[in-house]
Amino acid sequence: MLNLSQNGCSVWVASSTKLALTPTAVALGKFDGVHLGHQKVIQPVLQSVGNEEGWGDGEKLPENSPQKPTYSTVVTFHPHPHEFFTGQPRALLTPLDEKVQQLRSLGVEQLVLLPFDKELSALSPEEFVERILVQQLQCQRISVGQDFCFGQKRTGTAQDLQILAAKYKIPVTIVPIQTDTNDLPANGKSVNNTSSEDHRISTSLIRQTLQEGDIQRATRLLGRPYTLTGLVIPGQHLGKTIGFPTANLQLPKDKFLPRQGVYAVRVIILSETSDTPPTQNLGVMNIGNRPTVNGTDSSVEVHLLNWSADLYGKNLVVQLVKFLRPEQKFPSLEALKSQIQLDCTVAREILSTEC
Ligand SMILES: Cc1cc2nc3c(=O)[nH]c(=O)nc-3n(C[C@H](O)[C@H](O)[C@H](O)COP(=O)(O)O)c2cc1C
Ligand SMILES: Nc1ncnc2c1ncn2[C@@H]1O[C@H](COP(=O)(O)OP(=O)(O)O)[C@@H](O)[C@H]1O
Repeated sequence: MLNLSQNGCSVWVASSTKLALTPTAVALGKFDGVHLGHQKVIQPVLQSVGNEEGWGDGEKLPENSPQKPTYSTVVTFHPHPHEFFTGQPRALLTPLDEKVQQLRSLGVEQLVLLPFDKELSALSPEEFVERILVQQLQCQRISVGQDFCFGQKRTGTAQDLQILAAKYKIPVTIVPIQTDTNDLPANGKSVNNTSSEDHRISTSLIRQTLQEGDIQRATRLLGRPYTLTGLVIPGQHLGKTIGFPTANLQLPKDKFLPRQGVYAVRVIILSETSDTPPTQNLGVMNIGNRPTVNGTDSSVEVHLLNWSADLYGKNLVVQLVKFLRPEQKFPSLEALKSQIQLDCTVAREILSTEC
């Protein structure tokens, strides 16, 4: 169990239901990405915090209500069920630390990690509700997305959850599927013969969008920029020799990487102490194998446009703004240098207009 705290706010992270703070108002799901759809699912459990903000749709709890204040809680599976079934680790849009940061910024008080194992995957929908939600988490309210499935072989639906929870007088909010409305014409039906189902905001759509380098769309679906957060580690020290020093980022092993190539980015240099604010900068980033210098492994490196000091050992948050071009093998370092110069000019222009 860990308690991640910054600026006085914290998220209680419980690695099992036994360590959870109770009673709870629970949003259930995998929530990889904490995208706009996820945020809608989490919203109803935030409203129940302390009972002051209203209960559900603006409704207030009666003053003499016997219900105690609940902890706004996200309950998720960790590791990801995909890993349990395939034995393969899955790259995530929001690895655990990043997920905690995102939940914290939404106002979630607690994250409960359910270890997805044989025992949990064998629970029937009835057992899941009774043991996990009622007995262990003392759940007072539940919110799920319309396509939520649970219990053995994912046999329980959101409607089943509503029926099962009603036996314990627990209200369940079923949040409708959110779509990327920017994509849809006024009738909301189809674009190029695609149905609104294809525009459903989902983790897999965001992964696909990032793989295609469509960063503006990913930003829209997430409700914020896609970010890469990591520690600056030494590289081969070639950057300085060509006039473009690059901070090499060490990312969490399970972080999902977007399309290889060059990006215009915004960079936040995190401060080591809480009393100094983080520094903002603009930059160009390359994700790739650096074929021009016969690089072998994949690296993520960022050149800051207005910076000349040391960055080793610092933590950077890189916000992706726009994909500029694929990585190329240049005939010489001179040619690479000219191209990076051009990348910086293009990025400056983009970053001065994009908010
Ligand atoms: C904006 C930008 C664009 C880049 N584009 C390419 C590229 O197209 N091809 C390539 O081989 N390397 C590219 N690189 C990577 C450089 O080869 C790398 O920064 C250089 O080798 C220095 O790396 P080092 O300081 O980690 O040793 C790019 C780097 C940056 C910052
Ligand atoms: N504008 C800048 N952008 C990125 N890093 C910079 C910048 N100015 C100075 N640095 C420093 O230079 C280092 C990168 O220099 P470089 O020669 O590319 O070495 P390395 O191969 O270790 O990344 C960064 O880690 C940082 O400490």
